[in-house]
Amino acid sequence: MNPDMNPTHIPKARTVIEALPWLRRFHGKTVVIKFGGNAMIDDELKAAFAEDMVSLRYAGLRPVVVHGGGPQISAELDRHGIASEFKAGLRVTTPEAMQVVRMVLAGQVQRELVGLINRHGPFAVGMTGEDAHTMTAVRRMAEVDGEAVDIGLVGDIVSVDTSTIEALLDCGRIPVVSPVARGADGEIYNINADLAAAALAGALGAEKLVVLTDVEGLYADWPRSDDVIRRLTVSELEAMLPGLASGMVPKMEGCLRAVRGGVETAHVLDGRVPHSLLLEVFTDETVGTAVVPDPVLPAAGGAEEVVPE
Ligand SMILES: Nc1ncnc2c1ncn2[C@@H]1O[C@H](COP(=O)(O)OP(=O)(O)O)[C@@H](O)[C@H]1O
Ligand SMILES: CC(=O)N[C@@H](CCC(=O)OP(=O)(O)O)C(=O)O
Repeated sequence: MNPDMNPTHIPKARTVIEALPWLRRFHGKTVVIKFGGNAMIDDELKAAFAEDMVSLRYAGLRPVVVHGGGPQISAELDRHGIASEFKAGLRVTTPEAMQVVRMVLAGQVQRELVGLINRHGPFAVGMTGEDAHTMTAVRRMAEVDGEAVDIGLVGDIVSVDTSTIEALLDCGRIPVVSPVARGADGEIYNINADLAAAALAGALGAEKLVVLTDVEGLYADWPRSDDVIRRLTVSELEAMLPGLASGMVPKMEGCLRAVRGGVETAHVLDGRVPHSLLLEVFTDETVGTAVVPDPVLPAAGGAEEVVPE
């Protein structure tokens, strides 16, 4: 052995080798990462997030970022003397509030993330769902106590044209997408970022959807306990969804839609833990909550049958 060799480098080499099965598995695969406004706690965490995106890109994956910004929007609305109100986890959005939503998401949060990623090279390109008609929305209601309630200019994504994002990925860029979309009626809608990320992940045929938030994962009995549910099948999540509390509703609905839409797994991770995303992607460490498809068992006649776990 070279006597000048630094022995502390050996574990680093081992770390790279241990990641080999995951590097092989995910090479060339698209991963959609949703960075929640509540996970953007400080500059260090935002910088660590940018490093993770660039690391994924250098490792041969195709990361697509969808960002949130709920707390940042609420703070700006407050500065304008506009109160924030949420129904079933969705912001009640008046035309006046929509101006602020669009300005904060596309003009502040997205710009900051693009800037942080581009410290490492010419990777990030910011866009919103409006750009090149990438996402088309319809106005949606919120469901409160079984009743549909009007929440203003809030949309749900009904179609995604992936061509612009695919073109960016093909030339090695990292798209950073703000959750704002145009309706077929020409109106501009506020889209919950979890649901925008889920729609994009499904349309892109992504391998994974990863949602970074400010809790360890989905707690079984929130707020009474902090036992994290590690793994949920689609059927199990469907059964839980009506009983979930506000913040988690769009997040878990997004995970459900993504996996139903063909995404292999959807994860809710603690974005306050630096690099938790890399642990999830490149190790067998159990982090956060994973949503997986229902198991498929071969039926007697040879056809496949879906069985709840
Ligand atoms: N079952 C649950 N498990 C974990 N968190 C929950 C649960 N139910 C509600 N929450 C709340 O949801 C919040 C996360 O949602 P949200 O505030 O919208 O985050 P983000 O900005 O990342 O989208 C948590 O901080 C927690 O207060
Ligand atoms: C309709 C709706 O609720 N839109 C969200 C969009 C931002 C978002 O989803 O941000 P987080 O992921 O940080 O919560 C809002 O106005 O707050």
